[in-house]
Amino acid sequence: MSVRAEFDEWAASGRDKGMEDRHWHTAKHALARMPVEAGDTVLDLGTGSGYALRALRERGVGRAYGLDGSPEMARNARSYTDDPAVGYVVGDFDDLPFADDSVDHVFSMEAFYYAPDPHHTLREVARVLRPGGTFYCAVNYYEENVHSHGWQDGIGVEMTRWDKSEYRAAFRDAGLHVAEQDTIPDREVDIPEADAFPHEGFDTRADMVERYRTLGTLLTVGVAP
Ligand SMILES: C[S@@+](CC[C@H](N)C(=O)[O-])C[C@H]1O[C@@H](n2cnc3c(N)ncnc32)[C@H](O)[C@@H]1O
Repeated sequence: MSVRAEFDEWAASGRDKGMEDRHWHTAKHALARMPVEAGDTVLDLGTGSGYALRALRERGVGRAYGLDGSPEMARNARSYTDDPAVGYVVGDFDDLPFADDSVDHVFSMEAFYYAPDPHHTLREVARVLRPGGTFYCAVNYYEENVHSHGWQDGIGVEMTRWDKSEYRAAFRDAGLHVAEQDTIPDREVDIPEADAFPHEGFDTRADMVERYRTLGTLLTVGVAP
């Protein structure tokens, strides 16, 4: 299934807002670490509802672009803001529609692993970033998160599951320095008492605690030389 077919359906059924609510628990911590300055140009890869850019605008960034392969996601994102400095564009991770050295910082939450060729996408990110620019890449689907391994079965788009060291190596292969790698726990998701399980696909409370409170979101930060 194409990205467009899969995620247009998610957008039409309101899952863009559901993702925003859930992803915000850890995305906000990744966003808070980004060294954005007033007037910077930022890009959000796989923007979904576009919440990351609305948050970064509150910190004074100049231009904010959200790229998404799903026209319906981009249409929804546009409808959530009337800020003229924020633009949502339809495009693919394979071919970023930005000039070389034109973007100060790139963010991506729960989207990078859908790239058809993630190594090529990293080279694209390195190409569009200005020297000293950063890529904050956050994912919940990664090898060490054993609770994510079944996710591919429920989705029609091919997903890449790297471990932490594969992320670091791929960033370096693309010419980015790895400034930081960390996991961000989700301390906000509601985890019910043990007798409520199975719950949300978890057999036991311990599994859900491990998934959210211990493993959380993997953040890899690259810096363009
Ligand atoms: C799981 S959603 C995450 C959305 C948002 N970043 C969030 O945190 O809620 C992944 C998004 O990436 C987009 N996407 C997936 N593959 C893509 C590709 N190859 N090119 C552009 N966008 C893509 C999807 O359309 C979808 O909106």
